[in-house]
Amino acid sequence: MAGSSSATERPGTLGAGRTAASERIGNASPPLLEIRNIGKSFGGVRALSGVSLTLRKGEVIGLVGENGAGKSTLLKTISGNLRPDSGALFVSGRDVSLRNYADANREGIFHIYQDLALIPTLSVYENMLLAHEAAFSRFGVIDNRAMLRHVTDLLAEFGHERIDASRKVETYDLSTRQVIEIIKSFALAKLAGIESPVMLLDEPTAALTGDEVEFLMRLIQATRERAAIIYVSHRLSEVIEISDRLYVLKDGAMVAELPATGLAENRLHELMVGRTRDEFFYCEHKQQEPQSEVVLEVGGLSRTGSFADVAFNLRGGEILGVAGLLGSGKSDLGGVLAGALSGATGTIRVGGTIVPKNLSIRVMSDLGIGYLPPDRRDGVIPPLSVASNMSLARLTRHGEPYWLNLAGERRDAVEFVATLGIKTAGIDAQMSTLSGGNQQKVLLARWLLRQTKVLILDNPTNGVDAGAKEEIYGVLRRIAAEGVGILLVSDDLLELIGLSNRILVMRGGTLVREVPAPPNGKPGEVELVADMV
Ligand SMILES: Nc1ncnc2c1ncn2[C@@H]1O[C@H](COP(=O)(O)OP(=O)(O)OP(=O)(O)O)[C@@H](O)[C@H]1O
Repeated sequence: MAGSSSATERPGTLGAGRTAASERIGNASPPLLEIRNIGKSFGGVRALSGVSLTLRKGEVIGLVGENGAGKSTLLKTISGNLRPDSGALFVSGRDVSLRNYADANREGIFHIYQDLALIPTLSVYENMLLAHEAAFSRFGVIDNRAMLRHVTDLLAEFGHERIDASRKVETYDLSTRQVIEIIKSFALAKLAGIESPVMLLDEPTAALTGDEVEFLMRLIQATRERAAIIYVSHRLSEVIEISDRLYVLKDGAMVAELPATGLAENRLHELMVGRTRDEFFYCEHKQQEPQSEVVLEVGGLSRTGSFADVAFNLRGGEILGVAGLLGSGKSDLGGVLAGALSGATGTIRVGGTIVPKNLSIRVMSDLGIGYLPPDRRDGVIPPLSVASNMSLARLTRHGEPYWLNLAGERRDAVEFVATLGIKTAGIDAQMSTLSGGNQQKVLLARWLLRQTKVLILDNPTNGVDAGAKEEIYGVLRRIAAEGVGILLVSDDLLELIGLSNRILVMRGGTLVREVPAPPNGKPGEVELVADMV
């Protein structure tokens, strides 16, 4: 498995890999973090082999790789959440053995997860100092005021006075919660007497909109001198922009280490995937003409707090894009049409049949509507197998003798694992053992397996690597060619432009424009953005 890439850059061989940050700081002191020859297997699956990496104070290093390459496993090993089978970890030159996450925290290492680990019903300050209240207690009594003061001061130190430390976390949006998570690392490091924390950011922008990404980038820029950061993301342009150096993982082995300055996105893609990107990656080369039959008809659809008076038709074989910023109502529109959100008024017809007032996912899926929600945690059933997770949509279907189809389903599952390049030990492996991106592909396969008339997809390639994106785009084009109507809600404008026949633009809960996107007349990103803001 190891070293299967064509990449020539190897760890340690690149003098040019020294970054501006490390040059500023000099190499006299040992790196803040160094890992040497880390190996980790899960049963027969070799997730990491002989992985080495160094990180200096003031540095941001990007860690990239395809779905299942081992990025999350590596971060979990560095943060004490997994014990490596072999290799060593050094913090400021000291050989340390981390038994758990608390050990890692004491060494100044913090793992900021994709799905943030904050407790929504607790206040900001309680979250930040969770499990460290003892440092603020006298004679066994916790001094909440001292905790509040401590956190308020820290927020001010980072220029985030507007965050009220006494308010519950659930009252803040996702990007503010991310700020809280990052400043929390500094708070806990300070308590442990550590000046510069090591922060592991695992796909921090996966659920953020454009503005929020900008905000996070600014926060990282503002804190980078005081910390050392490992940044994992599938958004290659973003990783190149924010990082000093990049490490590329492929099949559990570190296949390249290179400076980020001047690096072309295509080159990075090639190192990750082992081939250059399809020149038609986002292109409309195989776009179909929609059929004349309308498969979904929406009229005067409104939902308080989400959107108002939305009307459109979707034809068989058509990919209809929906663009809009956070709060535009585009995700809620998808949720309502899939039956996942209640409380809407108006009319919906699926294949000419008027949909009953009380929508539910069950009702809509029986009518032939498939739905991929924006948050994959809403769809994944971790303890069940890959095959069962795929066939779930069939299980819920009325009147189908499920057991009669078992053999066929297993065949289909094997086929989809191959078509979508799903990295798994097999179709009987537990869903929980798959990497995030591969779980997303299983969810997509779930709906492709069913005879759906309409597919509603909300950011279907979130967390999916660039190589797999190409495959998913190919699959979507194929199923559209079979006559399925696809409503594609996405924050990725290039994806929308490349795949869609038409694009609906939503702003502040209203459908403001319909933009035609035929193969020979694609709109530009700028044109869409102008209507979105
Ligand atoms: N608990 C586990 N049990 C079995 N296999 C696992 C477990 N955790 C990870 N793996 C396997 O280890 C490999 C690396 O997975 P990992 O989650 O580290 O990938 P990743 O690079 O983070 O992927 P993604 O970009 O999709 O999140 C995969 O083949 C995965 O299936």
